[in-house]
Amino acid sequence: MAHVGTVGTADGQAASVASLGQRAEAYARERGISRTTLEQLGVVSATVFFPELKGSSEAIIFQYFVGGKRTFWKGRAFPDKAFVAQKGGEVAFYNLENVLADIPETVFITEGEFDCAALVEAGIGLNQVLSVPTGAPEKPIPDDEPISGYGFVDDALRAGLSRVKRFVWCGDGDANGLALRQNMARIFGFARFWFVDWPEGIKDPNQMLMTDGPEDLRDLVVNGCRPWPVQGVYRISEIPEPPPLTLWTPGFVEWEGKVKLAPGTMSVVTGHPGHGKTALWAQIWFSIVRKYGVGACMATFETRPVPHMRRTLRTLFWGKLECDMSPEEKARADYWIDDRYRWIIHPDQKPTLGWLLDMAEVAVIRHGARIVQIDPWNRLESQRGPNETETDYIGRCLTSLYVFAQQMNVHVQVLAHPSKMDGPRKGKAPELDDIAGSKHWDNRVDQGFVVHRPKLFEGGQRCTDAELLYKKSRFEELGYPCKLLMRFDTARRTYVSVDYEA
Ligand SMILES: Nc1ncnc2c1ncn2[C@@H]1O[C@H](COP(=O)(O)OP(=O)(O)OP(=O)(O)O)[C@@H](O)[C@H]1O
Repeated sequence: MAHVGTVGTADGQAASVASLGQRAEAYARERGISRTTLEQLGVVSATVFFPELKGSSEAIIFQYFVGGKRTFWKGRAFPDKAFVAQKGGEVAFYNLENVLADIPETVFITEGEFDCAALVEAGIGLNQVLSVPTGAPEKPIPDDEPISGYGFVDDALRAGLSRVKRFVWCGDGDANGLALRQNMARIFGFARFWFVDWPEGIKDPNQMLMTDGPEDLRDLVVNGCRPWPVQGVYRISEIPEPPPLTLWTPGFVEWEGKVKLAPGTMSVVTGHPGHGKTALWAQIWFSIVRKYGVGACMATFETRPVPHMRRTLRTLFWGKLECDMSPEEKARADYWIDDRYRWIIHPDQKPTLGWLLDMAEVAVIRHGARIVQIDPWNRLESQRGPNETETDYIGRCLTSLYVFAQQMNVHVQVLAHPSKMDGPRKGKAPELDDIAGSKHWDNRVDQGFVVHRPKLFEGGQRCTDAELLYKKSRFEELGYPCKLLMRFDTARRTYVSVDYEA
């Protein structure tokens, strides 16, 4: 590599270039940088004309090489501070040739040649340091504008720098330096971009070398550098601890801990028509509303709130049939129901999911609802896009419902019909993936239930045996899949557990 020659000054005058003179060496030493480091980097000294100083001065000359030939140089006057650069030279990263010759895993990039030298002085490999050749901008390029003005970076990436796995930005800590860092992070790509935050009062590697010494500088850039933050990818330690799930027990002591429900989650219930989905879940939610003092928001499109749901709730409230209640008892039950329940009714009976979620939000925020039930799913008007399959549409709806459940911290429950089951499966309990329209019913929900009556009649008599099949539980806090045997007590119009009588 040719380290000696002549340099032309910015105004075109030639200056003689020696190897590193003693005064230049002494000046660099004051900055903590040894002759060895400077020689490794091909730094020389010369007397150069500095327009800024209106005269010649001794200078440290940083030479830029390509293929062993100097293509550009920059001079730093000393003892007075001034800079000059070769006119018309090829602008590239400083020390690029040494880096490209080796393509190390990690490259440290500084905002000045002296900072590059400081890193080499601190023990970073000569093949691992680069400096940008140009000054820093005042502001970063806005995120929505394309990056321009950094052709030298693109050239270097194309020449092989793109094979480096990690770039550690060691630029200045001032406002311009941070703007340059922002631009560089975008050019190099966030995934490979790391950075160093300088300690209080330090702005660049050379200053840190002088104040803290080479070991501390090396330790900071090698061990203290941090990955450029990328929103969306976290370490487990960076994720805030969520509060534990609030758990509700569904009101059947015989179920012990097998089934729990929670706000912030979503469930689906299916079962053949008339098998008791609405009735059983009305009882379960009633029990939770009463025990935990929470509100419920019901969109029961096929079961009229008045008189049917009111009758069910009055019955559950008093544990006896409506016909046996006094007007005062009915009024007391209604007062309680009015306090805890809100009913979603569309003026034209054409509810869409978007409309329903708007109403549910009001019920949650104004009235303290923690349970939102949609019964049944197929009564919502479809808002399927022209090129959207039914499966995709349902997947999209379930995502909105899930986000709603989480953001509002409510339990969202959807009651959905299975598609028709003919042949040998006729009359058998459906599975979650039998729910009409989409496989997402099974995989997008936290809990999946089937309400099933094995026989509706026997010997001309109504059979009241029913099963709650707990098919899916995403979290163990919510219990585990199991079969719960029930009987509908027609005298009291309530379900009782028959796993064992408590
Ligand atoms: N195990 C049972 N034994 C006898 N009758 C029952 C049983 N479960 C529910 N019923 C009664 O059957 C009727 C229908 O029940 P429900 O509306 O809850 O069924 P569903 O599964 O929600 O039906 P759909 O899908 O048609 O809405 C109600 O009158 C209810 O009281």
